Amino acid sequence: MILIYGPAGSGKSTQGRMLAEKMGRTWLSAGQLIRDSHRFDEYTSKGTMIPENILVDLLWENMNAVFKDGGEVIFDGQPGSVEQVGMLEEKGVFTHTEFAVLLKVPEEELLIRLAERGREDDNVEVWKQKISYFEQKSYSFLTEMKSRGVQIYEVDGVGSIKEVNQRIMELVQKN
Ligand SMILES: Nc1ncnc2c1ncn2[C@@H]1O[C@H](COP(=O)(O)OP(=O)(O)O)[C@@H](O)[C@H]1O
Repeated sequence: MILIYGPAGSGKSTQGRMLAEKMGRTWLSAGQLIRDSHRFDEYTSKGTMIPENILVDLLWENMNAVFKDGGEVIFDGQPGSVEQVGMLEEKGVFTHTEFAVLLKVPEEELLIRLAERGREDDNVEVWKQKISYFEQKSYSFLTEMKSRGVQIYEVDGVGSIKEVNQRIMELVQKN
């Protein structure tokens, strides 16, 4: 499994979907799973964080269903707490992980992209909260992952969708 992380608007879903298609894998997006399950609507509408143990269960359920079928996964999501890394490891997520990608995009560019996307649950206050949460949490989350043996590559997320995809494909070929 390849994990793709980045703040809201960094292109995780765009890149995840494209990579899955190119590699013949199943694309799983934490954001999409959360929205589809409706279990977390109360949290997402306010932009507050959802209970991570329930989230990790939901993620693992969906990943494991693919693995049991002999499939492979491209996953995209946002970093959570340091404790979430322990929860993911306990489920066995990292034994299935090849490497992780962190998409780097400056805040000004994120806000432009999100304004253009205009998804139903998008609003400026929620985005700003998400971006600031990301800045606070991503470093410790990813450092904790690294300490548990997950290789993390920073990828420049600015440029055309195709250019960013090529940067990720180079990592796939190297690994
Ligand atoms: N490289 C890119 N350049 C410009 N816009 C992009 C790029 N990648 C994605 N987008 C657009 O930015 C918005 C957010 O992308 P999305 O994949 O939904 O991000 P995330 O899943 O990280 O929230 C979408 O409207 C998408 O079409």
